[in-house]
Amino acid sequence: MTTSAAPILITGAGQRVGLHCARRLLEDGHRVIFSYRSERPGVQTLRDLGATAVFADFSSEAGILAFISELKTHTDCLRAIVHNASEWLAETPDTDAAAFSRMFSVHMLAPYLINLHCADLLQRSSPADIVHISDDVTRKGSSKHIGYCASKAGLDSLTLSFAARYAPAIKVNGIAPALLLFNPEDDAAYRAKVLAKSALGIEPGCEVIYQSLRYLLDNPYVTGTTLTVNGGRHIK
Ligand SMILES: NC(=O)C1=CN([C@@H]2O[C@H](COP(=O)(O)OP(=O)(O)OC[C@H]3O[C@@H](n4cnc5c(N)ncnc54)[C@H](OP(=O)(O)O)[C@@H]3O)[C@@H](O)[C@H]2O)C=CC1
Ligand SMILES: Nc1nc2c(c(=O)[nH]1)N=C([C@H](O)[C@@H](O)CO)CN2
Repeated sequence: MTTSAAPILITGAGQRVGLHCARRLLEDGHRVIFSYRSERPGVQTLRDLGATAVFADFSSEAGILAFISELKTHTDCLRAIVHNASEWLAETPDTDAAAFSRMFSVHMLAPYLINLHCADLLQRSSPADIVHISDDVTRKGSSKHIGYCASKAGLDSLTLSFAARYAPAIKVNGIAPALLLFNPEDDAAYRAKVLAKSALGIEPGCEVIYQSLRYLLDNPYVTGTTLTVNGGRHIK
């Protein structure tokens, strides 16, 4: 198995979808650089598989710019950037601006600044891709995750704008999942309620995102597109 030269950057890969996609990219022969915020077992797993771990806290501009500087000490080129890092915060009775600011920062400011400051690394690779992991919920809004949904909708807008700005050298696309993976604290009633929202009614797991990412990386004629991966939630 040959390892392709320019690495792929994936953010928030210490667990769940990001960890799965990072492992699959390594299996497919890519070099991987990934960001993590907390030291989790998955971070060490990826290090042991040869990936490069770079700490990142995307909750502030300073943290984002510090990550970019550290990233550039590890590579001067990138095959792709996958913006996966995310916080899913619901409104609570004492919700203030802090939660909204954190989700704006991780879902919009980090992709915005990383895309602007790392375009030169992508331009040294051909093909080159940016992939934003969004959420199907932006289709209609969310009464319980208002700030989350708004920040993901802003990410969808970044997909369109950066696709226009960077064509033809860099393709820019999104993936908009609905339920992929429950969280451990999700009880049976919640799980049943969420599964009933889609036509296919399954918890698909992480591989459906890697399949979508693979399609975008391999297809030379797709840009400015967001792939819906939602089990048919929109036709239910
Ligand atoms: N899981 C699902 O069912 C769905 C997921 N999605 C989207 O798919 C993607 C992957 O989902 P999932 O794997 O569940 O994501 P997670 O909730 O597991 O978050 C991924 C990682 O993001 C990191 N992260 C969060 N905030 C910050 C920050 N401020 N700075 C740096 N890193 C941060 C976390 O790091 P740390 O571990 O260190 O805290 C975490 O490991 C996300 O973009 C999500 O919004 C969309 C729809 C459904
Ligand atoms: N960063 C995250 N975003 C989202 C998560 C998650 O666990 N982390 N989970 C969901 C839900 O699965 C939702 O799609 C179910 O209705 C959404 N976003």
